[in-house]
Amino acid sequence: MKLLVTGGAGYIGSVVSALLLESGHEVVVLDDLSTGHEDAVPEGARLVRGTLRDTAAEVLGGAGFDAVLHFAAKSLVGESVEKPGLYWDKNLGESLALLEAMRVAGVPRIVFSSTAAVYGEPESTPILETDPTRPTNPYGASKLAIDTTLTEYARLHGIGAVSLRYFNVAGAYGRQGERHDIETHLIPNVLKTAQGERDAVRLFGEDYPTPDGTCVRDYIHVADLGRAHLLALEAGAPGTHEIFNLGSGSGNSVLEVLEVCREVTGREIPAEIAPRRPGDPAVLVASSEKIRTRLGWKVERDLHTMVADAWTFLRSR
Ligand SMILES: NC(=O)c1ccc[n+]([C@@H]2O[C@H](COP(=O)([O-])OP(=O)(O)OC[C@H]3O[C@@H](n4cnc5c(N)ncnc54)[C@H](O)[C@@H]3O)[C@@H](O)[C@H]2O)c1
Ligand SMILES: O=c1ccn([C@@H]2O[C@H](COP(=O)(O)OP(=O)(O)O[C@H]3O[C@H](CO)[C@@H](O)[C@H](O)[C@H]3O)[C@@H](O)[C@H]2O)c(=O)[nH]1
Repeated sequence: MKLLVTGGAGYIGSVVSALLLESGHEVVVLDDLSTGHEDAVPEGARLVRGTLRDTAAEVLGGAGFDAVLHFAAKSLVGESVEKPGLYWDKNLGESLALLEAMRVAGVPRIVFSSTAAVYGEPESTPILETDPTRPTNPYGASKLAIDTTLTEYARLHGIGAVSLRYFNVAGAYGRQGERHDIETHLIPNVLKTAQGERDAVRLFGEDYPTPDGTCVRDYIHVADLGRAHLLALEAGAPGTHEIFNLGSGSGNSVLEVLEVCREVTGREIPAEIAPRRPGDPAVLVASSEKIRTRLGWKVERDLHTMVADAWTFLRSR
C-alpha cells in the first residue's frame, strides 16, 4: 500500500514507519518536526516537512494514497491543562484539515492514535471500549473529539476508520525509540536517572488505593503496538469506525517498574517520594479482548523486554 504517516518523525510513528517498510509498504512521512526528529524517520521513507493544516491537501492530492496512519499530535497532559486552546487547535483542528484533505483526495482509510486518556477516571478495571468516556484533561478531550469526528466521516463520507486507544507505550525498536525533549514518561525518566542525567527519580504519590500505594499502569511494547497497526490497516471497512483498546491487559505499579529498571541496568537508581501528580488515576488497565478476538493481535513482549530495549536505545545515543 501507499501510506501517509503523520507524525512519523516522532517516537511511535517512526517505529510504525519502520515496521510498515519492513512489510513492503511505501511510506511518506508528514511531520512538522515540532517534537520529532528528522533522523528518526527510517531509511526508505520520504519526509515531507509541514503541518497537517498547511500541507496535507497538497501531499494527498492526486497522489493515489491507500491509507493514512495519523500519529501527529500534541500529547503532554500537563501542557494541555495550561494551554487547552492549543490542544483543541493542534489536535482537533489539524485532524479536521487532514480528514478534509483525505475526503477531497479520495483516500479511503485511516488508522488513528487515540488514547486511554479518553476514559478519564475508570469505573471498573479492566477498561472496555464500551465504558464511559469522561476525559479529565484537554488532551484526552481533544482525542475523544477526533474519535467522534471519525465516526461522522465514516457514516457520512464512507471512509474506513480505526481508532487504537493506546495505554502506556514503552520500549524501542532498532534505531527508533523515545526522544522527547520534555520527557514526562516514567520508564525513560527512570533510565535517564540510571544514566546519571538526573539525581533521583520522583515517584508521584505513595498513598493510592493500590497494593503498594503507587499508581498502576498497563505498559505495552512499542513493537507490539506497531504490529496492531498493520492489522488495523486491513480492518478499516468502508463506512465503519472501529475502536480498539491497546494494552497488555495487566498492570504494574510505579515501584514495580522501578525494580525492573534496577534489575535491567544493574544500577541502584535513587528515587524519592513526591506529591501526587494532578489528574493521575490510580489504576489504568486495558481489556484487549476485542482486538485479540477480532484481529488476532496478542502481546509478545513483557515489561522486562520493554525496559531492556529502552535501555539499549538510550545507551546507543
Ligand atoms: N507515548 C504514549 O505513551 C502515548 C499513549 C497514548 C497515545 N499516544 C498518541 O500517540 C501518538 C504519537 O505519540 P508519540 O509519543 O510518538 O509523540 P511524539 O511527540 O514523539 O510524536 C508526534 C509527532 O507528530 C509531529 N507533529 C505534531 N503536531 C503536528 C502537526 N500539526 N503537523 C505535523 N506534524 C506534527 C511531531 O513533530 C512528532 O514528530 C500521539 O497522537 C499521542 O497522542 C501516545
Ligand atoms: O517521573 C515520573 C513520571 C511518571 N510517574 C508516574 O508513573 C505513572 C506513569 O506515568 P507516565 O509514564 O507519565 O504515563 P501516563 O501519565 O500514565 O500517560 C501515558 O499513558 C496514558 C494511558 O494510560 C496515555 O493516555 C498518555 O498519552 C501517556 O502519556 C504515573 O502514575 C505517573 O504519576 C512518576 O512517578 N514519575
